[in-house]
Amino acid sequence: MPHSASALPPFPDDVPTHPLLIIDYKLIKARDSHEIDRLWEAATKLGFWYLKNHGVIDEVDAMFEMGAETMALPMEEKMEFEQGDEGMSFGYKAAGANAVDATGQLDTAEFINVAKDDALAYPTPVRRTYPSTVNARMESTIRPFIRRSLDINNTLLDVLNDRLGLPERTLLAKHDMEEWSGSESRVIKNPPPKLREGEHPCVALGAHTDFGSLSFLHNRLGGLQVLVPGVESWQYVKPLPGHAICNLGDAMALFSGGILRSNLHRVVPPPGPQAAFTRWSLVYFTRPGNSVVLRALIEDSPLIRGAVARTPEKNFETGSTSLAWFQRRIRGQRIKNRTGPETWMASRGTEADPAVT
Ligand SMILES: O=C(O)CCC(=O)C(=O)O
Ligand SMILES: [Fe+2]
Repeated sequence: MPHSASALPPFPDDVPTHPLLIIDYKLIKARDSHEIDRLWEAATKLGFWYLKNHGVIDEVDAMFEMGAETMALPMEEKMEFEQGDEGMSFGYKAAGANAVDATGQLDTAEFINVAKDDALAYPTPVRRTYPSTVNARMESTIRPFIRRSLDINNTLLDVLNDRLGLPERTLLAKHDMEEWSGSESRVIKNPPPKLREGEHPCVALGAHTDFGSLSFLHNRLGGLQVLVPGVESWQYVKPLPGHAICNLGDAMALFSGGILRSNLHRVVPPPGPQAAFTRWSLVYFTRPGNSVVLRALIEDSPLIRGAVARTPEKNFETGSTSLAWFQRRIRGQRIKNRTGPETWMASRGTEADPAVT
C-alpha cells in the first residue's frame, strides 16, 4: 500500500532540484490574467509546473489503493491483461517489458493503465478488459478520478488555446470526448532497487517526452527528473504535498508550432533515505482524438503561423495521426520489438528533433 507522505523520509536537501513555477488552479479557473501569464511562462519555457488548489485529493488516494490492490494480484492474473507489443498502452505493463535507453537496459516499473474510453463506458468494455481489482473500482474510483482530471486538463488546454490566439475551443475539439483516444490513467509502482556492491541504481522510466497533450501527475517520493534547457545534468522535481505536477506533451508542442514545450524527463530511484521505499505515482494523460493529425495549427492562429515562419528549419508536419504517433512510440519501447539502438531511436518524439524542442 502506498505510504502517506507523512510516513516517508523527507526529500533530501542536498540533491540538484529544479523549482517549478506554482500555478494556482483556482485562479486559472477564474481566468485571472496574472495567473494565466504565469501559466504561459511555465508552458513556454519548460512545459512543467506545479498545480495547487486542484482539489483532487480523495480521488488520488483511492487511485493509489486501486493500484496497490492490482499490483498485489498474482503475476499470472496480471499477465492476462498485459498490453502486448503492438503499440497499445491500455492494460498491465510488467517491470522489464520496456527498454529505458538505446542500449536496451530494462525498466523496473510496473504500470496499470486504464483507458478513459473504458472508464466512461463501463460496464461495456470498448477498448479492452482489465483485472478484477480495476473492474471493482471502475465506477467508485477510476471514473471519478478521470472526470476530475479531464475537467482540470480541459480548463488548462482552453486557457492555452486562447493565449495561442486560436479560435474558441479549437484545442478542446481536438480532444473530443466522443472520439476514442489514447487518454488514460496510469498507476506506477517502482520497488526499491536491489543493488549489489558497486552497482548503480537503474533508471525506472527512461528519458522521454510525453506522447500526448497534457499530463496531470501525482507522486509522493522524489525520483522524477527534468533536463532543463541550458542545463547539462538532470535535476529532481521535489514532490510538494497537495501539489500536482503538470506537463505538456508532444501534441501541444506540435499544435503550437514549438511555442509550447514538451520537455524531456525520466524517473530514477528516489534520492537519499527515500530510496528504501517503493515509489508510487499516478498520472492522467490527456491525448488528442485518434484521428487528429499532429501538425502546427498555422491556419488558425497568426501567433502559431509567425512562430513557424520564423523557424523554417523546423518541421511541424508530422504526417502522423495521434494514434499512429502514439503506437509508434509505445511499440519502439517494448523490449520484445528491439532489434538494436534503432528501435529506441524510432520510439522518440519531439525530443528527437532538437529543432522542435
Ligand atoms: O512517475 C513519475 O513521477 C513520472 C511518470 C512519467 O513521466 C510517465 O508516466 O510518463
Ligand atoms: Fe512522462
